[in-house]
Amino acid sequence: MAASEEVLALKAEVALREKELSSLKQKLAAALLAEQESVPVSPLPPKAALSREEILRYSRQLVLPELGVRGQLRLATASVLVVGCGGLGCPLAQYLAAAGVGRIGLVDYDVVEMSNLARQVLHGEALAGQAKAFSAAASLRRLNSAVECVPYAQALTPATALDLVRRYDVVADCSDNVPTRYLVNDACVLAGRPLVSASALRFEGQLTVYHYDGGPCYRCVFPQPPPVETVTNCADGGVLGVVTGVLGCLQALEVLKIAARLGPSYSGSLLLFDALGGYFRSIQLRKRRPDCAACGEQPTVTDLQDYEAFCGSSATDKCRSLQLLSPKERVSVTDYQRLLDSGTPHLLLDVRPQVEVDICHLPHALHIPLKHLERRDAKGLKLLGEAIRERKPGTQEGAALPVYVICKLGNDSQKAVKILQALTEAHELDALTVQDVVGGLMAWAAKIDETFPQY
Ligand SMILES: Nc1ncnc2c1ncn2[C@@H]1O[C@H](COP(=O)(O)OP(=O)(O)OP(=O)(O)O)[C@@H](O)[C@H]1O
Repeated sequence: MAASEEVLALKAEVALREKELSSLKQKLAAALLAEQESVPVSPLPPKAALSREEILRYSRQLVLPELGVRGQLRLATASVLVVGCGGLGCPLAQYLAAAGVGRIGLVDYDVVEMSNLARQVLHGEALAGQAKAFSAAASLRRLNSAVECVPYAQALTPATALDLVRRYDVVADCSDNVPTRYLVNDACVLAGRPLVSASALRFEGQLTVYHYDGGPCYRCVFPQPPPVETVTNCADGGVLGVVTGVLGCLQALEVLKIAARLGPSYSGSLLLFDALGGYFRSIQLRKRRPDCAACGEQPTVTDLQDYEAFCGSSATDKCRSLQLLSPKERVSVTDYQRLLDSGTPHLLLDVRPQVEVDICHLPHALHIPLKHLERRDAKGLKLLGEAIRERKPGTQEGAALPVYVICKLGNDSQKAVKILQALTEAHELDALTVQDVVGGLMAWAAKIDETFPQY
């Protein structure tokens, strides 16, 4: 066969197999959905003895006097609701299943993405695009078929939270946003369930147990949500997978101790983990507030509320989109590409941190990180001034050079536009018109150049 014929034949074969794979994936999704219908609601029956298989399987933990057969039987009849099957939820659920917890509920509205795999260890490449709750349940069943895994491929919302939380003995918050944290807390207080909560970002993590045996709840410690702009998620700030792994395992430990009635270690105190420094420390949390809106003497939270409105942020949006500029101050990636193709003189300013520029960048962009602009860094401003003068069209005095600011997602670029506008008004920069590129480089990768890396 000539070379081009072989290529054509291979291409046809690939297309055929891709079609088959896509139909298989659809079948899998349907089968997984059907499974979700069979959600158990009845409490787990009491268990009087361990089987021969169970004795062998759990033998290494059974011989621990603190746990013993009695503790193992308690685990076998315990149920745990895991909110979020991501970086924390995966290792947590894995150890709960391995240890023989009777029933594990897995709530997550999201699907598996390639960028999850470096830390969300229950999901594999083959299940990219599938619901995380199903992927996690399938993985746990492979690990321990005796454990009942109940996937809920949906968001935990004020409409569903209380009913779901009431079906389980212990709740683990493995979510990644503030509205969900308040929602889970209030549902646990209303349902009378202990809540094991953790978070991880960059090289750091935190863990505590709320609402356990008269201890404080999340609202006792944080009566008011933090300002939206101070909250960073893993997509923006980054995280090392093993850090979520450590925190998820510690969460599992607290859950297991509660379920086996050994008592948790971190009710009323907060464990802090610094992975770069290589140390743990713990701090005392404030006691339960008598005036707490959720668990206080006269609670005002008697029903679940609109937590997104309360926190001013979304519980399910992956990318927080700020709206700091008017539509006139923004261009779409498509319009920017048109301008680029037309050869119009302009300056593209990339304001991402250096570490992200090292991952990928547009070669014609000038790079000055937002942080440098925020602190009016002299070197950065000089560089910018020179670049503007260099690119200015013609020699016309006072002519404004169009400057387009870009970042990863289109939030930092808006902040940078505000700073450049202020600098122009203060005559610290030559005349320029400045706009940001909506959606940033990730929109560029999605709509303009599919070879551009997404991260
Ligand atoms: N209200 C909610 N209901 C159900 N699942 C939730 C809710 N809020 C957050 N989650 C889930 O909690 C998990 C948090 O895990 P993590 O932050 O590691 O994952 P991620 O959001 O996929 O990460 P990345 O930010 O890197 O994309 C996510 O899978 C998210 O879908």
